Amino acid sequence: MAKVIDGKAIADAMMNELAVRIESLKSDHRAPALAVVLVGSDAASEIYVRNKIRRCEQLGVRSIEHRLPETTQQSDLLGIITSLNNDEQIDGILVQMPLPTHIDEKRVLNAIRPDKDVDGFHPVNVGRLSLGEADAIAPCTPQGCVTLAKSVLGPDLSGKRVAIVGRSNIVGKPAAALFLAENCTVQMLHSKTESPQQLAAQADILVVAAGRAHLVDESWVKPGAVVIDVGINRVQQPTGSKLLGDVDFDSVTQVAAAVTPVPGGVGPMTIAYLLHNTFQCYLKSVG
Ligand SMILES: NC(=O)C1=CN([C@@H]2O[C@H](COP(=O)(O)OP(=O)(O)OC[C@H]3O[C@@H](n4cnc5c(N)ncnc54)[C@H](OP(=O)(O)O)[C@@H]3O)[C@@H](O)[C@H]2O)C=CC1
Ligand SMILES: Nc1nc(=O)c2c([nH]1)NC[C@@H]1CN(c3ccc(C(=O)N[C@@H](CCC(=O)O)C(=O)O)cc3)C=[N+]21
Repeated sequence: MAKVIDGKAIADAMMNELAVRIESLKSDHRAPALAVVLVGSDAASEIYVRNKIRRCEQLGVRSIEHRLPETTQQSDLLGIITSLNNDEQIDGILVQMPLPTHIDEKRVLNAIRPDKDVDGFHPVNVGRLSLGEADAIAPCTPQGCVTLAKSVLGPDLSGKRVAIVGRSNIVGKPAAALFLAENCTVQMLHSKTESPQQLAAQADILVVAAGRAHLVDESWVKPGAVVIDVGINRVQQPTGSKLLGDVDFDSVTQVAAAVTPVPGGVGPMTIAYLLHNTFQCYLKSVG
């Protein structure tokens, strides 16, 4: 049976450290502030926003939410981003993805000030990460994946073979950049990949971000591998709705050395790195 990686506990420890640092700056500076913009409703985004608000409260970070209807015009959304950009009291801006189809995601991401882009999705930050520059704001979920892998394998991931299922701009691609920066050998798998199971089964670290409930079973996993499940799929069951990962946990646990659960794995780490990135932006802002 594989070890279950406790993302919740690792995130809690990170947050406790951050809370101490925030508290120590409180007497001399304003509190850090994070703004979230949610257009329409998306199950995974709702969960994210709810947990983000809770963490902000725990840490003494000011949390600002803009919940806009599905029918919001792009120009109105851009107007809100401009006012958040210009507000010197705000350190981080996060616009929930996906956006409704009538809104141009690229225009929106481009509009966020790179130094407030706590998601790390602005082309400037994507470029900095891809160039391996130290001051890049790196996306939260991929940072969480690296930290979870290190919690099992230790701080040096050099030479590890990493397979990533999914090539989205928000998870798969930045995860590849971060594992490459850790000197791993990285392979990307996606919906057009032939025999993905066979390729995945060569990996020491398997990261799954496909958005398909229970896509990955033990046939994808090398014995002794570390499996990181990013998927958040809300499925309806007779007993109510339930969160399922992209990994069939009961199957994979038979062969892997360690697996992240859903919930309680990558999700809490994403929130932890969101607060971490916000704090970094805050430090730059208050000097
Ligand atoms: N826990 C967390 O903190 C977070 C969780 N998530 C969750 O992670 C999942 C992925 O999110 P996101 O990256 O935005 O998803 P996207 O839908 O943007 O991308 C999915 C990717 O998976 C690939 N894919 C789909 N089906 C298969 C398949 N059968 N075999 C191989 N590859 C496949 C797609 O390939 P192609 O490009 O060819 O279409 C695509 O690259 C979702 O469940 C999301 O809710 C997301 C962000 C944070
Ligand atoms: N611009 C943008 N950035 C994102 O990072 C982003 C996004 N848009 N859109 C939606 C996805 C999804 N996502 C989640 C983050 C945390 C949990 C999370 O807290 N999960 C808990 C859930 C526990 C629970 O409350 O049930 C867990 O897995 O344990 C879930 C999902 C971030 N995303």
